Formats: sequence, structure tokens, C-alpha cells
Amino acid sequence: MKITRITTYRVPPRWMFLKMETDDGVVGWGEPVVEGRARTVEAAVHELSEFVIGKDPSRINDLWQAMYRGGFYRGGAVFMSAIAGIDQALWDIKGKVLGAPVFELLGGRVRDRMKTYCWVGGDRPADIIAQIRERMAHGFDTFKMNGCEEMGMIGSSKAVDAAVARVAEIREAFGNTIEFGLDFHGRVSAPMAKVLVKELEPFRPLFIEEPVLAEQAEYYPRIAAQTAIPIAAGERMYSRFEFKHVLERGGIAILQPDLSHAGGITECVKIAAMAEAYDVALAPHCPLGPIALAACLHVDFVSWNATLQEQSMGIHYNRGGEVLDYVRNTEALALDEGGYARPFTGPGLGIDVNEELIVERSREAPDWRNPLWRHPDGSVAEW
Ligand SMILES: O=C(O)C(=O)C[C@@H](O)[C@H](O)CO
Ligand SMILES: [Mg+2]
Repeated sequence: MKITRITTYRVPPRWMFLKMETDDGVVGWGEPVVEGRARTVEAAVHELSEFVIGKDPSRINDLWQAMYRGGFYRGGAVFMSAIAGIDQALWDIKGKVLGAPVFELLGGRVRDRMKTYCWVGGDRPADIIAQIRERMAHGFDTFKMNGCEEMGMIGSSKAVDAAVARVAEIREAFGNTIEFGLDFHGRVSAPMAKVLVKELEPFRPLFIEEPVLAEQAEYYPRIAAQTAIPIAAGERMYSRFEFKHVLERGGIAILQPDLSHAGGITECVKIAAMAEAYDVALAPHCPLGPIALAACLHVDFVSWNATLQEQSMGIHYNRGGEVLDYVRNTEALALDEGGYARPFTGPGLGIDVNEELIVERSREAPDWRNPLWRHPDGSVAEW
């Protein structure tokens, strides 16, 4: 069997799907994208395709190593996202050829179902209580929201009080009947993270995500030493070689590699195992589409330390397209009471994509961009 063609489709809301064809007619799908840089990743995919076109798709590990090491320069969001999408499609093909779900090819399930959570509140956390109630009516009991709006290097008491008041309101309204993570989204400086974490401690959020930017990861152990709240990060780290430093330093309780940014299934299974060795939970990041989510769930089903799975149904980014829009077998991604995902039954990634719709929507794909925020003094603010 040989890989004959790779086609990419940028689609609403901000995703990209990759179709990998073979001379045997077996087709695999992947989801390479960096949100806001889809065209850049698209170019990287087609450059990297030089390593895979004409090759045997069964040799995933060798193709991965060739893509990663073959261009001298390596790593980073764009290249590792491009490799991720190609890798997902290779696993999809392997499963379809062997007639088994990817998690079976990875040694079989360690669990019968996987807990997911959903986003509430939008870019600037608002209407949280109403949105939690609405999602609870759909069976969810675990949520994530932005922990604050933009925050200065030394933020105001007003900004801190707003962040704390929102969390207090949630605990007042729901007690311990729900769990919620707070995503600081890299908006908070190291000095302010110490202040916010201290003020939020009494309300026991399930975790605090990206309390500082990934490039400030040396602060994770210092923040962890100050609080009992689990610290989570990983969406902006892109390979084992980055995660190893974070695990060695300590302080991280939950690792959040993104299956469409950190090299795909081949790489994230290894990252999951590294995290387990440090007694760190796995909670793959996934604000993206159905193929990315399926890739996450296959890794979750074989990783003992997988704890929570992000999924983007109803997320504030999904304007113009939703996770199930592009899926024919929507039952494969159905979430049961409590937000639990079921093991896939179909071969490969287990997702039957609606190719006609993908082609049609790719004709009108917007070039999504995240907003550029600025502080009152005009300086750029972390979004
Ligand atoms: O889902 C998360 O945890 C996020 O922080 C959302 C962010 O990753 C956006 O997708 C970037 O465009
Ligand atoms: Mg995040």
C-alpha cells in the first residue's frame, strides 16, 4: 500500500481537515491546525507531505521520525500541528486496514468510558450561572471557563475581586454539585498568579490552567508550592522534549497536550506515559473539531492517568460550525449523562466524516483570528 495524495480543507469555524488517500482506496482523516494560523499549517502539511507521499502508511513510527527529524529544524506549534494531522490520518488508515479502533491497536482500553467537560462563559467570562445551568440540563457536571479578563502585570484589586466574585457566585449557586476549572489562558503575569491563586484557594476550583504563559513554566513549581489547587498546562507545548522539562521541574498536576498540536497520537501516547511516571494526570486539550476529539479519546482510552477530556461542543469559538456538523455517525461522539464518552466501535478513529459537506464548507472558510487585546494604556494584552 502507498500514500498517493494529501488534501487539506480549511472549514468553519476555524478548523482544518486533512484527507490522506492510498493506492488501495483506503482513506484516512486528520485535523492539523493552529487556531488562527490555518493557512500556515496548511503550507507545512504540504511541505511535510514530501516525506509521506509514495510511502507505506503502515510505518507510522518511521514516517513520524522522518517528518520530525528530516528537516533539521523541528518542533513548534506549526510543524508539530502539521505532523499531528498527518499522524492522525495514518492511524485512521491503519485501523481501517486492520479492522480495529485505534485504541485496540494501542493495547486496548483501560476504562469503559471517558469523562469530558465543556466550556462556559466566553472570552470574557459572563452569564456563567445561566450557562452552567443550561449545560447541566444536558447532563454535564464539569466545566471550564476563563478565570479572568485581561490582567496587567500588576493587576488591580478590582480585576482580582471580579475574578474571585465570579467563582464565589458559582460555589454559592451550585456548592459541590459541579466541578470547574479556571483557565487563566496565559493572561496573568507570575506576580499576579500568586495573588489570584491565594484569593481563589477557598473556592477550590478543580484546577487552574495556564496560570502563567508556557514560556514562564519555571513558575509552575513555585505556584504549586503556594497552593493546593492543581495546576494544569500543556496546550502550548508541542513535543516530549518540551514536556520533559515541565515534568522534571514539577508543579504540574494535570498535563494538557493537544492532539492536533503536539505531534498527534504517536507523540501524545508517549507524553501520557511520561506524565504517568510523574503521577501527573492527563487531560488532553481540545477546543477543536471531531477528528481532533476522536484522536484525544483514543489516547484517553489507553492512558491510565487520563482524567478529563476537553470537548468544544457549545464553545464560544464555534460560530459557523459545530463538532457534529461534519460527522455522519454522530452517535460515535454522543456524550452520556455526566459528559461521558463511549469507546469507539468503528475502525480507525471511528469517525465517518461528511466529505461532501467538508468540501462545500471549505469554499467559504473564514480566516479566523483571535482578537488582539490592548490594555487601557494601549499596550498589547494577552488574550
Ligand atoms: O480550550 C482552551 O483551553 C483554550 O485555552 C482555548 C484556546 O486554546 C483557543 O483555542 C486558542 O485559539
Ligand atoms: Mg486553555
